[in-house]
Amino acid sequence: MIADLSLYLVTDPELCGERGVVETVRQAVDGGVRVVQLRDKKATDAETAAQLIELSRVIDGRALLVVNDRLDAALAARAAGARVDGVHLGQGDVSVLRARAELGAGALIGLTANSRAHLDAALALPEGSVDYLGVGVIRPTKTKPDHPPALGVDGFRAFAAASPLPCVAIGGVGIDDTEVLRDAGAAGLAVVSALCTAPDPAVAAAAFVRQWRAAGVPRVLSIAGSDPSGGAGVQADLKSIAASGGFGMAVITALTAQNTQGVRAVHVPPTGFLREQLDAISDDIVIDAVKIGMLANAEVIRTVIDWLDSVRPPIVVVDPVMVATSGDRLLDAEAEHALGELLTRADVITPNLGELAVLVGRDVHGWDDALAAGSVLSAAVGARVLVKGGHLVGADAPDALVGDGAIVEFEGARIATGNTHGTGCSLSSALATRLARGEAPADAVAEARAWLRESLRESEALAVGQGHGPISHFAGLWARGGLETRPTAEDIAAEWWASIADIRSEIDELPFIRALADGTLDRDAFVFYLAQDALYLREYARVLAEASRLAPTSAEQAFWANSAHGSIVGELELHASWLTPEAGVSAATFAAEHAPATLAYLDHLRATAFGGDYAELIAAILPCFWLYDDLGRRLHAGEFGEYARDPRHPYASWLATYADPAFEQATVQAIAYVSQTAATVTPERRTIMRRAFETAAAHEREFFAAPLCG
Ligand SMILES: Cc1ncc(COP(=O)(O)OP(=O)(O)O)c(N)n1
Ligand SMILES: Cc1ncsc1CCOP(=O)(O)O
Ligand SMILES: [Mg+2]
Repeated sequence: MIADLSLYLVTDPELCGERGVVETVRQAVDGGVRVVQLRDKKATDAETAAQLIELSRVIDGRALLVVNDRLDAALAARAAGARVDGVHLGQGDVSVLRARAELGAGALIGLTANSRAHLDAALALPEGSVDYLGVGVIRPTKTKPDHPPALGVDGFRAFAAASPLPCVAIGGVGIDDTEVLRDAGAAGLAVVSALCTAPDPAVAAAAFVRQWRAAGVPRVLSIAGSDPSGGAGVQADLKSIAASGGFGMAVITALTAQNTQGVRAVHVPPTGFLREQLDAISDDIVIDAVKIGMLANAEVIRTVIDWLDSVRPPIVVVDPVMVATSGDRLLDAEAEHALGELLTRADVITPNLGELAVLVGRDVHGWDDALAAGSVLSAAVGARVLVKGGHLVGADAPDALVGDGAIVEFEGARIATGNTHGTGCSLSSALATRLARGEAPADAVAEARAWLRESLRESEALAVGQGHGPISHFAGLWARGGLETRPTAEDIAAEWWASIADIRSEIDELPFIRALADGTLDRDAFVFYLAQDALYLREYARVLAEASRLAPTSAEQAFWANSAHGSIVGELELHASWLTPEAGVSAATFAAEHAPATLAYLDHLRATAFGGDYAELIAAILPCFWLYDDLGRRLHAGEFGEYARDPRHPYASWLATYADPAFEQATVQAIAYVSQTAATVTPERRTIMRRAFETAAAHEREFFAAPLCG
């Protein structure tokens, strides 16, 4: 089995303080820790074995339990009946091969590694010797005073990229590192102080888990029957999972021959093969959530229960398929009993009203009674119950999430459509996926419901079958242009640059640029240009400041604010360098009125700036970076004649400004922010951005043309 290493607690008796290691572990596991490593450098082997026995009892199979360094203590605890899943070894501890031989093939064995040599040595071991590497430290930490030099996130990223073994990041890891370390290839985060010193380890662990889930694409397994018509069963589940942002997998419990008009036949393959399917997934893939649908009979249910108990997926949503819309019972009495046992393994159960009635053993009359029945069921099985009002009669179709002593109701008018085939399967899969993405239960229900309602409303467009048709799982995506291939940021930058090729050529040919390059530019024209540039820069700074205000990330906010600062500094420098008796430029010249070209350009920038659309604004801002940088570098490279590189050139200092490497770097960054933003917006908004960019580029051309034409 592949282990879920996502949140890995390493214990420290001193940091756990008065609360103690056992209580800290209990709470952290309640919060979602998936691996616990008992690490106590001072304890004897006998003390360590005793602690392992106690921890094994407290953890009760909800997380894996490993011990740091002490193979013999692990063996002693196992001999006493404790569930100890493995060991974590350092480079100087007992050998991995001995640990594997003593603990067996199913044990979880980790090895500390922080250099290329460690990685190569681990890879030279026979395959299957090591399950994961503990890689760090990410940053200096007091918890391990003798730690090796810090790798930083980039060092970790490079290590993880070179390692075919899963890498757990350790050392100075806090909750704010979750996203960046997952992105850097971490299979999990190993933390000591962030959990051991937390006032409430359950809350702290849950926060880590939420962040971790939000940072990745959840791997969601549907265990259900097949509906060849594609509207229900695993087919619907896979579509719902994908539409909700997950990666779907499917293990088939039963094959049905059905269409939108009804079920014609059911074939249940041998349960041995069902288990083979389940093991094939869990041996290889970390499962973030399981959604369970049609289970056919008691033997199938027991097979699924056994597998769940061995794997313990972090999220289990059960749609207890047992009563058809027609009211017919789909499971026999033995299977209904086994299903009751399965429900105690669930986090959320999504019965329809008929199923709810069977599960509480009485009729359910109306919505209030359904809520009461949901509370009874929730308390009986220890799971939340999504009570669904779809089978109520009347204009309303409410739902409610019941559990944990609360009832959260979701209102909604019934959607007038006969295309209800597979709604239950679809909703429960979407819910499982959203929970696996780290959404809080009530939010996940609200989002899954909103998606389902849109998919129901748009179902008429599908025209699938003569009976109760399917919902339109991807209606929302299609409506938002999801069929378009999304271009990369690099594609966009290349395409936009090409789209202003004519403008760039026209700028190159302007008399102003040619005369500027060969030094023949009339001084009055140059001074006119500088005065307009100063007027321009003052306003451009304000526009950049607005981009900073609207920026979605602090990095972008800082970048545009810095650019605004640079623009003002540029304006002040123009005054300081040229408003001198030697330069012969008078204050009156610099106090000039805006020329029409300057005004038109600024109007365009101000209109985008104060329209409040960040994406459009930064697209309009970009040509001033990009065209100047390009022109400055080409002038400096001698593309317009060697004289432009000559220090005796009358405008040499101006020419140097735009060939400045810092300006080049800022331009690269500006292009990256704009094109990355353009890559994430809808095609319609990307077109608006591109128009703003092209318009600004045309204004640049007019701005350069003005000194000799206007
Ligand atoms: C996941 C993980 N990685 C590294 C360590 C470090 O173990 P420790 O015994 O403190 O040090 P070495 O023996 O590896 O030098 C760990 N405990 N867990
Ligand atoms: C055991 C260990 N191994 C490498 S760093 C470390 C301690 C990490 O502790 P913390 O999460 O408090 O920085
Ligand atoms: Mg060690």
